Amino acid sequence: MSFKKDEDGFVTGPAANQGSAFAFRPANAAPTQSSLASRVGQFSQPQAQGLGASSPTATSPTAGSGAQGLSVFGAAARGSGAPAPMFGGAGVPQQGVPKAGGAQRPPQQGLEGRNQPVPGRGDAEDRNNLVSTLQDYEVQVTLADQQADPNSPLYSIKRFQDLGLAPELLQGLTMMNFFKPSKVQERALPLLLQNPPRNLIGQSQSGTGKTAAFTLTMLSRVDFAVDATQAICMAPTRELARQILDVVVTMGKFTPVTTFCAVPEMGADGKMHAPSAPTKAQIVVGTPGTVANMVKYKKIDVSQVQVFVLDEADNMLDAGALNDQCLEVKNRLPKENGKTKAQIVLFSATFPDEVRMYADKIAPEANKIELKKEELSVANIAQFYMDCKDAESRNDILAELYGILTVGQSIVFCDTRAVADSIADRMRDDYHKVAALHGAKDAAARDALIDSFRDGKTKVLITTNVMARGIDIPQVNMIVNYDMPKDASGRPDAETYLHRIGRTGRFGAKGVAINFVHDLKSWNEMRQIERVLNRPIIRVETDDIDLMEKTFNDVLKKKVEVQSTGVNREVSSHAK
Ligand SMILES: Nc1ncnc2c1ncn2[C@@H]1O[C@H](COP(=O)(O)OP(=O)(O)OP(=O)(O)O)[C@@H](O)[C@H]1O
Repeated sequence: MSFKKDEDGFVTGPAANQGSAFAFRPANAAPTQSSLASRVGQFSQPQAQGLGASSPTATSPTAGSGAQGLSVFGAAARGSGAPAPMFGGAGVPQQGVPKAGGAQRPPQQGLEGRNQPVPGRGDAEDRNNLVSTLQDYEVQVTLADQQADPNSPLYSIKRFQDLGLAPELLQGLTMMNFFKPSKVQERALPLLLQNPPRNLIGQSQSGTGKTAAFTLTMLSRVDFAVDATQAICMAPTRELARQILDVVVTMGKFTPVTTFCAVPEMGADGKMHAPSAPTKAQIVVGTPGTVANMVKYKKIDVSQVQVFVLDEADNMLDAGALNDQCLEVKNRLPKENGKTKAQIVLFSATFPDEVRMYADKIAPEANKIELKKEELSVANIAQFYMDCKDAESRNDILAELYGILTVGQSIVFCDTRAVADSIADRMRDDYHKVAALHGAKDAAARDALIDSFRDGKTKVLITTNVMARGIDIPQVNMIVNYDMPKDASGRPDAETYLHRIGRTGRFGAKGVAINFVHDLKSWNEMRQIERVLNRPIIRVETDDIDLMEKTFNDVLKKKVEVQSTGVNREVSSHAK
């Protein structure tokens, strides 16, 4: 098996795409001109600050309740006649749509702009109308329950107002319907905002809100009066970088922050290049190859950078090219007494031991938030496997599953681009509507594919590991591992497995992961991952479609709890 890297160094071949997704309701407030950086000094003594907007505990349906996890519960409960899901920055002005504050998008300069949303999304209609009040209410109650459970990664005893955030940012959070912090937000934010700033290495399960933690940090540290780059955030793929930029823009809506997305753009020669125009945007989010290029050629001046964030840090520090590019940027940041002056922030859901030690070197003397091995799995993702007769019969089972996969939305992961294409072709032969997204497609096609998926127009996405990390599409309620994930040496890869299945079950929503086992090798791969994560992967019969549907729906509707610890005692027919 040959594992490649895309132009930004993402492992296992397929390259990058773009995207953005988070759910919230619009607000019509104009940006303020205040400098949050001037208040950073206060943050070392977190205390309640008046919000001046609606109360974060105002969870009544009409107050605009939590949209997170919405479609997962909603879709399963509503069936195929469900209203279109709400996501993807509803309320954020999209490309070509005028925005309160009248910001203009500069032509052909990457994705730069003052409070600009990520361009390339053509979904300006207000999807909020499509979501009924009742569904919102149901979801909010569910989330509130989880946030009150001390064993949940969403649990917090604090409010955002207690975490030392500026009023403008609290306003942004309220607009996004973030009513309470999650555990990682509660723990990380006071550490991240303390003065003098300290490095942080933060770990928390997938879908628990790490993005908000580092985004609020960047927004808090920027001095809006200074027209220079002050925060750089890097992520392994183009689509993740764009998603993060979307979060920055949305959370910073009530600030005058300027942002830039440093991802490759199409040149006149028809090839992808780093943006050629320089930027002074206060917050730059991008992929390592492009950011490194722009820094090297002085398109980004790093002399005033205060915060340097690596999202999916274990991946960024593990893979060769990505690591080199991250180091290239980091090594150019200003130093004091031989140490990087900027606050270094590393976040991921996984930190394998070997990367952890290296991370300590990249972010010296860091505060740390770590998970124990047994805490790695997200409890609300139910894991199943299906014994497929042979490799070929996986296609038949996938075709049979189609009806179930399209109740909400699904992502099917496989090893290679060629396999992704062939699965998609087979599904289309059966008149199923699916899209294959991988790095062999050109950028415009990839952008269109991910947008269509985010908008719910495509229900099933066949992809490779390019979509495994960070992508946040709350309405995805099923993940299929057509191939079990493997590392660069071809061994079962529990970390990638966690990231893949973490594309569902976002922020407390229920999700289902289905693993295809078709021979002794794939069975052993799955077993090994099951043992490492110590959560049972339960067998589902493949010859009774109604039973399959019932099993998955019962999980999604929370009628059954399948989670516990340990390893499933059944043995696949392939192992007998
Ligand atoms: N405090 C909050 N209240 C409500 N929703 C939240 C809160 N924090 C984050 N969310 C939502 O939870 C979802 C997951 O957040 P995010 O993408 O930051 O997770 P993550 O921890 O970075 O996951 P991953 O490890 O997969 O990258 C997003 O849709 C986000 O909008």
